[in-house]
Amino acid sequence: MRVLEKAPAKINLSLDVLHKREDGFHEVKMIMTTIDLADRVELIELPFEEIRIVSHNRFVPDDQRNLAYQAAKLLKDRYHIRKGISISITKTIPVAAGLAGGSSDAAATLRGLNRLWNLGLTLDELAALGAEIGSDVSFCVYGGTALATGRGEIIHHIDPPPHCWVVLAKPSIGVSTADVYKNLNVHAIKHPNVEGMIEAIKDCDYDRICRLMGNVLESVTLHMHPEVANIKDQMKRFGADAVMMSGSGPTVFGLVQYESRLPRVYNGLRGFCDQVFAVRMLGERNSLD
Ligand SMILES: C[C@](O)(CO)[C@H](O)COP(=O)(O)OP(=O)(O)OC[C@H]1O[C@@H](n2ccc(N)nc2=O)[C@H](O)[C@@H]1O
Ligand SMILES: Nc1ncnc2c1ncn2[C@@H]1O[C@H](COP(=O)(O)OP(=O)(O)OP(=O)(O)O)[C@@H](O)[C@H]1O
Repeated sequence: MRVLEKAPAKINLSLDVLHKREDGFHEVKMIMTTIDLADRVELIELPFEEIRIVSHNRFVPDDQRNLAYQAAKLLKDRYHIRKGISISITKTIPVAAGLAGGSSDAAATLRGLNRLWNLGLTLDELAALGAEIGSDVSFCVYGGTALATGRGEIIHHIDPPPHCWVVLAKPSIGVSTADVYKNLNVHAIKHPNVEGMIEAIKDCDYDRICRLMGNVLESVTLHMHPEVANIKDQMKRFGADAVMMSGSGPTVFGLVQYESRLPRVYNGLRGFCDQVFAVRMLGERNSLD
């Protein structure tokens, strides 16, 4: 038996940090949405008890460090599954990019194994398991658009934003999420208007969404990697309506409302970055079938 799952990337339209918690994590308030840039996760039963990761990307670990491996291990242990599984990951999402690639692979593995092993778990149950793997995994289990609170694992679904294009540019550096949070000065944060963003999305007000975008981690990563600021400037210059870094970076995304404006932004960025994508937002949430 084999099962295929799509594992889409996320962007953060708004990312606020409220304070640092006793457990070392940061209390966040952020709007996340999935985009049509996805890895492919293929799950194939093995005749012996082993979790095997197959990936041809040299930046992706093929052992217990892989978040998809951790997802399979968690389900196997929790539900006493005595079966082996091969997890084949075809990466399209850049690695260590602020796009939750690894988290989405883990979420896809949870959804796929739920089907393959007939576990009968709901998306809510899978999202709760996902939170044990990483803060972004719960959102990735559902996909769609959501307000995420807590350390990112408490998900409140909201309406999808109006259709638009997203241009992504990833400079050839990887960023450690832990380092970015560590270097954030929580006492000097200029908080974005997350509630306003929820209202703007609800009203399908594209211009207001563009105006209200904000990410408090941006200044930290920009300070560590000034080339990210340069990519932001170029993306604005080539005509994106609004430009921001996603998550802890270093990927920069720009929103473009009209398809006719897309080639200029996309082609302009290709001169600066190896990895440039033009995709649509994915409004729909995942279902279990
Ligand atoms: C930047 C975002 O991607 C925005 O969506 C997330 O907040 C990060 O989510 P993630 O990569 O799944 O993060 P995790 O794997 O849970 O944590 C990685 C590290 O980031 C830091 N971390 C993460 C989430 C959070 N709310 N506070 C934190 O301080 C912690 O040092 C943690 O050890
Ligand atoms: N399935 C996976 N795909 C990519 N990287 C993975 C995977 N599993 C574990 N990793 C490890 O996780 C690190 C971060 O990769 P990932 O692509 O998930 O980062 P990210 O997009 O910045 O995540 P986030 O936005 O959730 O902070 C990589 O350097 C890699 O070593």
